[in-house]
Amino acid sequence: MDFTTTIYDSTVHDNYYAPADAGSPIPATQLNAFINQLLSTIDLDTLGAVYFRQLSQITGVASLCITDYARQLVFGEHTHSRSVGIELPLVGRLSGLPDQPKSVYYTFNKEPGSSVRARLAQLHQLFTPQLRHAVEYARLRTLATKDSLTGLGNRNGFNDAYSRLICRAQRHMQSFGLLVIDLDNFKAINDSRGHREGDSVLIDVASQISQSLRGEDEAFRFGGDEFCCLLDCQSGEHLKAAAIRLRERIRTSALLSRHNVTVSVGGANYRDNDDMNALFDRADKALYKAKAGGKNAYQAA
Ligand SMILES: Nc1nc2c(ncn2[C@@H]2O[C@H](COP(=O)(O)OP(=O)(O)OP(=O)(O)O)[C@@H](O)[C@H]2O)c(=O)[nH]1
Repeated sequence: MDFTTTIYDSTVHDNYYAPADAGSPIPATQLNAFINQLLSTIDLDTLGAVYFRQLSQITGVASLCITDYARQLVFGEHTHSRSVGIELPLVGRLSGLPDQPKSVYYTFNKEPGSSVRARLAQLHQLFTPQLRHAVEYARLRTLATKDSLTGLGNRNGFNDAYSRLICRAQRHMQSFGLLVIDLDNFKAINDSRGHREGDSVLIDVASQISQSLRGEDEAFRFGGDEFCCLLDCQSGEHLKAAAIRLRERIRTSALLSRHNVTVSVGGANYRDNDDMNALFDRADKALYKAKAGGKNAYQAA
Protein backbone atom coordinates (compact mmCIF):
# COMPACT_ATOMS: atom_id res chain seq x y z
CA MET A 1 0.00 0.00 0.00
CA ASP A 2 1.28 3.37 -0.96
CA PHE A 3 0.80 5.68 2.07
CA THR A 4 2.03 9.19 2.27
CA THR A 5 1.96 11.34 5.39
CA THR A 6 1.68 15.04 4.86
CA ILE A 7 2.36 17.62 7.52
CA TYR A 8 -0.51 19.86 6.87
CA ASP A 9 -0.67 23.48 7.84
CA SER A 10 -3.88 25.26 7.04
CA THR A 11 -2.30 28.67 7.56
CA VAL A 12 0.10 28.02 4.70
CA HIS A 13 -1.92 25.80 2.39
CA ASP A 14 -4.98 27.98 2.25
CA ASN A 15 -5.91 26.82 -1.21
CA TYR A 16 -5.61 23.22 -0.31
CA TYR A 17 -7.63 23.69 2.86
CA ALA A 18 -10.59 25.05 0.96
CA PRO A 19 -13.80 24.75 3.00
CA ALA A 20 -15.15 22.09 0.69
CA ASP A 21 -12.16 19.87 1.42
CA ALA A 22 -11.65 20.77 5.03
CA GLY A 23 -12.54 18.34 7.75
CA SER A 24 -15.22 19.50 10.11
CA PRO A 25 -15.63 18.18 13.64
CA ILE A 26 -18.29 15.51 13.68
CA PRO A 27 -21.01 16.04 16.29
CA ALA A 28 -21.24 13.25 18.85
CA THR A 29 -24.50 11.86 17.48
CA GLN A 30 -23.16 11.73 13.97
CA LEU A 31 -19.97 10.19 15.23
CA ASN A 32 -21.91 7.46 17.00
CA ALA A 33 -23.79 6.75 13.80
CA PHE A 34 -20.48 6.68 12.00
CA ILE A 35 -18.96 4.23 14.46
CA ASN A 36 -22.07 2.06 14.41
CA GLN A 37 -22.02 1.98 10.66
CA LEU A 38 -18.40 0.89 10.72
CA LEU A 39 -19.15 -1.73 13.32
CA SER A 40 -21.96 -3.18 11.25
CA THR A 41 -19.84 -3.30 8.11
CA ILE A 42 -16.68 -4.92 9.33
CA ASP A 43 -15.53 -8.20 10.65
CA LEU A 44 -14.50 -7.36 14.20
CA ASP A 45 -12.35 -10.44 14.50
CA THR A 46 -10.22 -9.23 11.68
CA LEU A 47 -10.12 -5.54 12.37
CA GLY A 48 -10.33 -5.58 16.13
CA ALA A 49 -13.04 -4.02 18.29
CA VAL A 50 -10.28 -2.29 20.24
CA TYR A 51 -9.72 0.15 17.43
CA PHE A 52 -13.28 1.37 17.52
CA ARG A 53 -13.38 1.52 21.27
CA GLN A 54 -10.28 3.65 21.10
CA LEU A 55 -11.86 5.75 18.42
CA SER A 56 -14.83 6.56 20.61
CA GLN A 57 -12.63 6.99 23.69
CA ILE A 58 -10.45 9.62 22.12
CA THR A 59 -13.34 11.60 20.82
CA GLY A 60 -13.82 12.75 24.38
CA VAL A 61 -10.46 14.44 24.30
CA ALA A 62 -9.77 15.20 20.67
CA SER A 63 -11.85 16.75 18.02
CA LEU A 64 -11.85 14.03 15.45
CA CYS A 65 -12.01 15.43 11.99
CA ILE A 66 -12.70 13.37 8.99
CA THR A 67 -12.44 14.93 5.59
CA ASP A 68 -15.18 14.78 3.03
CA TYR A 69 -13.01 12.42 1.07
CA ALA A 70 -12.81 10.01 3.95
CA ARG A 71 -16.53 10.23 4.46
CA GLN A 72 -16.99 9.38 0.84
CA LEU A 73 -14.70 6.46 1.25
CA VAL A 74 -16.25 5.15 4.42
CA PHE A 75 -19.81 5.70 3.39
CA GLY A 76 -19.11 4.33 -0.06
CA GLU A 77 -20.25 7.46 -1.84
CA HIS A 78 -19.06 8.07 -5.34
CA THR A 79 -15.97 10.21 -5.63
CA HIS A 80 -13.61 10.96 -8.46
CA SER A 81 -10.75 11.50 -6.09
CA ARG A 82 -8.23 8.78 -5.46
CA SER A 83 -6.93 10.35 -2.29
CA VAL A 84 -8.34 10.10 1.20
CA GLY A 85 -7.36 12.13 4.22
CA ILE A 86 -8.15 11.89 7.86
CA GLU A 87 -7.10 14.59 10.19
CA LEU A 88 -6.58 14.12 13.91
CA PRO A 89 -5.52 17.40 15.48
CA LEU A 90 -4.48 15.59 18.63
CA VAL A 91 -2.03 13.50 16.67
CA GLY A 92 -0.53 16.74 15.47
CA ARG A 93 0.17 17.66 19.04
CA LEU A 94 1.48 14.20 19.83
CA SER A 95 4.00 14.40 17.07
CA GLY A 96 5.44 17.52 18.62
CA LEU A 97 3.96 20.01 16.20
CA PRO A 98 2.74 23.29 17.57
CA ASP A 99 -0.95 23.38 18.42
CA GLN A 100 -3.79 24.18 16.06
CA PRO A 101 -4.26 24.95 13.26
CA LYS A 102 -1.44 22.59 12.37
CA SER A 103 -2.34 18.98 12.23
CA VAL A 104 -1.15 15.83 10.63
CA TYR A 105 -2.90 14.89 7.46
CA TYR A 106 -2.67 11.47 5.96
CA THR A 107 -3.39 10.63 2.41
CA PHE A 108 -3.31 7.38 0.59
CA ASN A 109 -4.41 6.23 -2.76
CA LYS A 110 -7.60 4.37 -3.17
CA GLU A 111 -7.09 1.35 -5.29
CA PRO A 112 -9.67 1.14 -8.04
CA GLY A 113 -12.23 -1.54 -7.27
CA SER A 114 -11.12 -2.18 -3.68
CA SER A 115 -13.92 -3.28 -1.35
CA VAL A 116 -15.27 -1.20 1.53
CA ARG A 117 -13.85 -3.79 3.84
CA ALA A 118 -10.40 -3.52 2.30
CA ARG A 119 -10.55 0.24 2.64
CA LEU A 120 -11.57 -0.01 6.27
CA ALA A 121 -8.67 -2.34 6.84
CA GLN A 122 -6.41 0.35 5.39
CA LEU A 123 -7.85 2.92 7.75
CA HIS A 124 -7.41 0.57 10.64
CA GLN A 125 -3.82 -0.17 9.74
CA LEU A 126 -3.14 3.51 9.38
CA PHE A 127 -4.67 4.76 12.59
CA THR A 128 -4.37 2.10 15.23
CA PRO A 129 -0.90 3.17 16.42
CA GLN A 130 -1.93 6.82 16.38
CA LEU A 131 -5.05 6.10 18.36
CA ARG A 132 -3.10 4.07 20.89
CA HIS A 133 -0.85 7.07 21.34
CA ALA A 134 -3.82 9.35 21.62
CA VAL A 135 -5.47 7.21 24.30
CA GLU A 136 -2.24 6.97 26.25
CA TYR A 137 -1.69 10.68 25.86
CA ALA A 138 -5.19 11.39 27.17
CA ARG A 139 -4.58 9.10 30.15
CA LEU A 140 -1.26 10.73 31.03
CA ARG A 141 -2.66 14.17 30.46
CA THR A 142 -5.48 13.48 32.91
CA LEU A 143 -2.97 12.25 35.45
CA ALA A 144 -0.77 15.28 34.89
CA THR A 145 -3.43 17.96 34.94
CA LYS A 146 -6.12 16.73 37.36
CA ASP A 147 -6.08 16.81 41.12
CA SER A 148 -6.73 13.25 42.25
CA LEU A 149 -8.54 14.24 45.47
CA THR A 150 -11.09 16.72 44.15
CA GLY A 151 -11.17 15.98 40.41
CA LEU A 152 -10.55 19.65 39.65
CA GLY A 153 -7.67 20.70 37.47
CA ASN A 154 -4.38 20.79 39.38
CA ARG A 155 -1.62 23.35 39.25
CA ASN A 156 -0.40 22.09 35.86
CA GLY A 157 -3.94 22.28 34.55
CA PHE A 158 -4.23 25.79 35.92
CA ASN A 159 -0.94 26.85 34.30
CA ASP A 160 -2.09 25.48 30.91
CA ALA A 161 -5.46 27.20 31.03
CA TYR A 162 -4.04 30.40 32.49
CA SER A 163 -1.32 30.78 29.85
CA ARG A 164 -3.89 30.14 27.10
CA LEU A 165 -6.15 32.88 28.49
CA ILE A 166 -3.27 35.32 28.88
CA CYS A 167 -2.25 34.76 25.23
CA ARG A 168 -5.85 35.19 24.08
CA ALA A 169 -6.25 38.35 26.17
CA GLN A 170 -3.02 39.83 24.79
CA ARG A 171 -4.00 39.04 21.20
CA HIS A 172 -7.67 39.95 21.25
CA MET A 173 -7.80 42.44 24.13
CA GLN A 174 -10.32 40.21 25.83
CA SER A 175 -10.25 40.49 29.58
CA PHE A 176 -10.89 37.69 32.05
CA GLY A 177 -10.93 37.31 35.82
CA LEU A 178 -8.87 35.36 38.32
CA LEU A 179 -10.01 34.39 41.81
CA VAL A 180 -7.58 32.97 44.33
CA ILE A 181 -9.36 31.21 47.19
CA ASP A 182 -7.89 30.00 50.46
CA LEU A 183 -9.72 28.17 53.23
CA ASP A 184 -9.63 29.89 56.61
CA ASN A 185 -8.13 27.96 59.52
CA PHE A 186 -8.27 24.69 57.63
CA LYS A 187 -5.40 23.26 59.63
CA ALA A 188 -7.63 23.27 62.73
CA ILE A 189 -10.09 20.91 61.01
CA ASN A 190 -7.30 18.51 60.16
CA ASP A 191 -5.95 18.73 63.68
CA SER A 192 -9.26 18.26 65.49
CA ARG A 193 -11.16 15.95 63.08
CA GLY A 194 -8.38 14.17 61.26
CA HIS A 195 -7.07 14.27 57.69
CA ARG A 196 -9.87 12.16 56.27
CA GLU A 197 -12.49 14.67 57.39
CA GLY A 198 -10.16 17.41 56.12
CA ASP A 199 -10.18 15.66 52.73
CA SER A 200 -13.99 15.55 52.74
CA VAL A 201 -14.03 19.28 53.37
CA LEU A 202 -11.65 19.91 50.45
CA ILE A 203 -13.79 17.74 48.18
CA ASP A 204 -16.94 19.58 49.19
CA VAL A 205 -15.32 22.98 48.74
CA ALA A 206 -14.22 21.93 45.25
CA SER A 207 -17.74 20.83 44.44
CA GLN A 208 -19.29 24.07 45.74
CA ILE A 209 -16.80 26.13 43.75
CA SER A 210 -17.53 24.16 40.56
CA GLN A 211 -21.27 24.48 41.04
CA SER A 212 -21.03 28.21 41.57
CA LEU A 213 -19.29 28.72 38.21
CA ARG A 214 -20.76 29.14 34.76
CA GLY A 215 -20.00 26.68 31.97
CA GLU A 216 -17.18 28.68 30.43
CA ASP A 217 -15.37 29.23 33.76
CA GLU A 218 -12.90 26.79 35.27
CA ALA A 219 -11.83 25.86 38.79
CA PHE A 220 -8.55 24.35 39.97
CA ARG A 221 -7.01 23.16 43.19
CA PHE A 222 -3.79 25.08 43.29
CA GLY A 223 -2.40 23.09 46.20
CA GLY A 224 -3.23 22.30 49.85
CA ASP A 225 -6.29 24.34 50.79
CA GLU A 226 -5.86 26.86 47.97
CA PHE A 227 -8.08 27.01 44.89
CA CYS A 228 -8.17 29.21 41.79
CA CYS A 229 -10.85 30.10 39.30
CA LEU A 230 -10.49 31.51 35.81
CA LEU A 231 -13.61 33.36 34.79
CA ASP A 232 -14.84 34.69 31.53
CA CYS A 233 -15.75 38.08 32.94
CA GLN A 234 -14.91 41.54 31.72
CA SER A 235 -15.29 43.69 34.83
CA GLY A 236 -14.48 43.87 38.50
CA GLU A 237 -18.21 43.91 39.24
CA HIS A 238 -18.73 40.57 37.52
CA LEU A 239 -15.78 39.10 39.35
CA LYS A 240 -17.11 40.31 42.67
CA ALA A 241 -20.53 38.83 41.89
CA ALA A 242 -18.88 35.47 41.15
CA ALA A 243 -16.95 35.61 44.43
CA ILE A 244 -20.14 36.43 46.37
CA ARG A 245 -21.98 33.52 44.71
CA LEU A 246 -19.14 31.20 45.57
CA ARG A 247 -18.87 32.29 49.20
CA GLU A 248 -22.63 31.94 49.59
CA ARG A 249 -22.51 28.35 48.34
CA ILE A 250 -19.76 27.54 50.81
CA ARG A 251 -21.68 29.20 53.62
CA THR A 252 -24.82 27.16 52.94
CA SER A 253 -23.28 23.73 52.31
CA ALA A 254 -24.40 21.32 55.06
CA LEU A 255 -20.97 19.76 55.56
CA LEU A 256 -19.07 23.03 55.38
CA SER A 257 -21.36 24.94 57.71
CA ARG A 258 -21.07 22.09 60.24
CA HIS A 259 -17.32 22.74 60.27
CA ASN A 260 -17.75 26.52 60.12
CA VAL A 261 -15.67 26.59 56.96
CA THR A 262 -15.11 30.03 55.51
CA VAL A 263 -12.90 31.23 52.70
CA SER A 264 -10.85 34.30 51.91
CA VAL A 265 -10.84 35.30 48.28
CA GLY A 266 -8.66 37.66 46.24
CA GLY A 267 -9.72 38.72 42.77
CA ALA A 268 -8.15 40.52 39.84
CA ASN A 269 -9.14 41.22 36.25
CA TYR A 270 -6.72 41.06 33.34
CA ARG A 271 -5.38 44.47 32.38
CA ASP A 272 -3.55 45.47 29.20
CA ASN A 273 0.02 44.21 29.10
CA ASP A 274 -0.40 41.92 32.09
CA ASP A 275 1.73 38.82 31.97
CA MET A 276 1.07 35.65 33.97
CA ASN A 277 2.96 36.89 37.02
CA ALA A 278 1.52 40.40 37.11
CA LEU A 279 -2.12 39.30 37.18
CA PHE A 280 -1.52 36.46 39.59
CA ASP A 281 0.46 38.68 41.96
CA ARG A 282 -2.37 41.21 42.09
CA ALA A 283 -4.94 38.53 42.94
CA ASP A 284 -2.59 36.97 45.48
CA LYS A 285 -1.91 40.31 47.18
CA ALA A 286 -5.66 40.91 47.36
CA LEU A 287 -6.05 37.50 49.01
CA TYR A 288 -3.35 38.40 51.50
CA LYS A 289 -5.25 41.60 52.34
CA ALA A 290 -8.46 39.62 52.87
CA LYS A 291 -6.58 37.30 55.24
CA ALA A 292 -4.83 40.15 57.05
CA GLY A 293 -8.15 42.01 57.41
CA GLY A 294 -9.65 39.18 59.48
CA LYS A 295 -10.41 36.43 56.87
CA ASN A 296 -13.83 35.33 55.57
CA ALA A 297 -13.93 38.12 52.99
CA TYR A 298 -13.56 39.00 49.32
CA GLN A 299 -10.92 41.55 48.38
CA ALA A 300 -10.56 42.97 44.87
CA ALA A 301 -7.09 43.95 43.65
N1 LIG B 1 -6.73 16.86 54.68
C1 LIG B 1 -5.84 17.43 53.89
N2 LIG B 1 -5.10 18.44 54.36
C2 LIG B 1 -4.22 19.05 53.54
C3 LIG B 1 -4.02 18.62 52.22
N3 LIG B 1 -3.08 19.42 51.64
C4 LIG B 1 -2.69 20.29 52.60
N4 LIG B 1 -3.37 20.10 53.75
C5 LIG B 1 -3.27 20.79 55.02
O1 LIG B 1 -3.81 22.08 54.87
C6 LIG B 1 -3.36 22.87 55.97
C7 LIG B 1 -3.11 24.25 55.48
O2 LIG B 1 -2.70 24.97 56.60
P1 LIG B 1 -2.40 26.49 56.55
O3 LIG B 1 -1.64 26.81 55.29
O4 LIG B 1 -1.77 26.85 57.84
O5 LIG B 1 -3.79 27.16 56.35
P2 LIG B 1 -4.96 27.48 57.37
O6 LIG B 1 -4.96 26.61 58.60
O7 LIG B 1 -6.18 27.43 56.53
O8 LIG B 1 -4.59 28.94 57.82
P3 LIG B 1 -5.01 30.30 57.10
O9 LIG B 1 -4.85 30.10 55.64
O10 LIG B 1 -4.07 31.34 57.64
O11 LIG B 1 -6.43 30.58 57.48
C8 LIG B 1 -2.12 22.16 56.51
O12 LIG B 1 -2.43 21.62 57.77
C9 LIG B 1 -1.87 21.04 55.51
O13 LIG B 1 -1.35 19.87 56.13
C10 LIG B 1 -4.82 17.52 51.76
O14 LIG B 1 -4.73 17.07 50.60
N5 LIG B 1 -5.69 16.96 52.62
